Amino acid sequence: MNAPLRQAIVTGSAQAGPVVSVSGLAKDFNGNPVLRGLDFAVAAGVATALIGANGSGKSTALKCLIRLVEPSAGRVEMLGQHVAGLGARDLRRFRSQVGVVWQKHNLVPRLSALSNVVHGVQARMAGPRAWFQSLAPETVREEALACLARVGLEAKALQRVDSLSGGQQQRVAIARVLMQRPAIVLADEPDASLDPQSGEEVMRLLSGLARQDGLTLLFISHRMEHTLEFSDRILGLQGGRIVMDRATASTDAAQLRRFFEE
Ligand SMILES: Nc1ncnc2c1ncn2[C@@H]1O[C@H](COP(=O)(O)OP(=O)(O)OP(=O)(O)O)[C@@H](O)[C@H]1O
Repeated sequence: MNAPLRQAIVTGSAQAGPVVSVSGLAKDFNGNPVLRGLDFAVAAGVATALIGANGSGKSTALKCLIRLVEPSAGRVEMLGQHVAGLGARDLRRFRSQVGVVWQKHNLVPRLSALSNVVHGVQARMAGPRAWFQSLAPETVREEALACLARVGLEAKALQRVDSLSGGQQQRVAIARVLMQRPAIVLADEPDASLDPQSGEEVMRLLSGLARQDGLTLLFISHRMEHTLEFSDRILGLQGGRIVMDRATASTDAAQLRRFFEE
């Protein structure tokens, strides 16, 4: 994407409407408020970092977007849908457009990398043909192999996932997300359980692929250098409220430090 267009999107002056629009989002657990009314919108193609101290509500906010956690109040519109109003089947269809990369990857350890990536097709295809690469149609296997190639793991396609390194496993998880052909990718500290070098490689890969494909990326980060390097925009959460919302280009390390020091 060219720089002026990216900047226009970041500042909200581009034509495209938001892919995520959140207003008054609140969540309490057993009467304890965790999110106290979040308002933000994310435009298509923008990489947004969600930052904040431990317990500030980052994961809860991410999960509320796709109703893995049910919000207590507020409105979430995503990909043109009012998420709270979706019935079970529409919610499944909606979630299939949202790729999620977790801190722990949720792969099936005893299956091959390729079978795990084939699973990403489940939104389009049900049953055993979406479960085992050997039963999947050739076109699906080819697409899964291409996704593995994009994360640099084509040569490991038939290797069991539990024989791969942590960084390689996270790359398989990213390939599975690509297989979903998502419109938006949410990532909850995808680098957190990796050593610094593998963590950086994973973040670089994820952000590069999102850019190449024009995907909207919303990621939680605990590393200031990743926040500055891989985001276009930064949302800072404190005590369940957004207290900072800035384009990354106009943010300096001093402004960010308090979110990482607490
Ligand atoms: N299912 C739950 N039931 C009760 N309390 C919860 C639940 N999930 C989260 N919380 C609480 O909500 C608060 C925010 O948690 P959350 O995981 O969203 O924070 P976070 O900013 O992602 O933290 P971290 O950086 O440590 O991952 C915490 O106090 C946590 O204990």
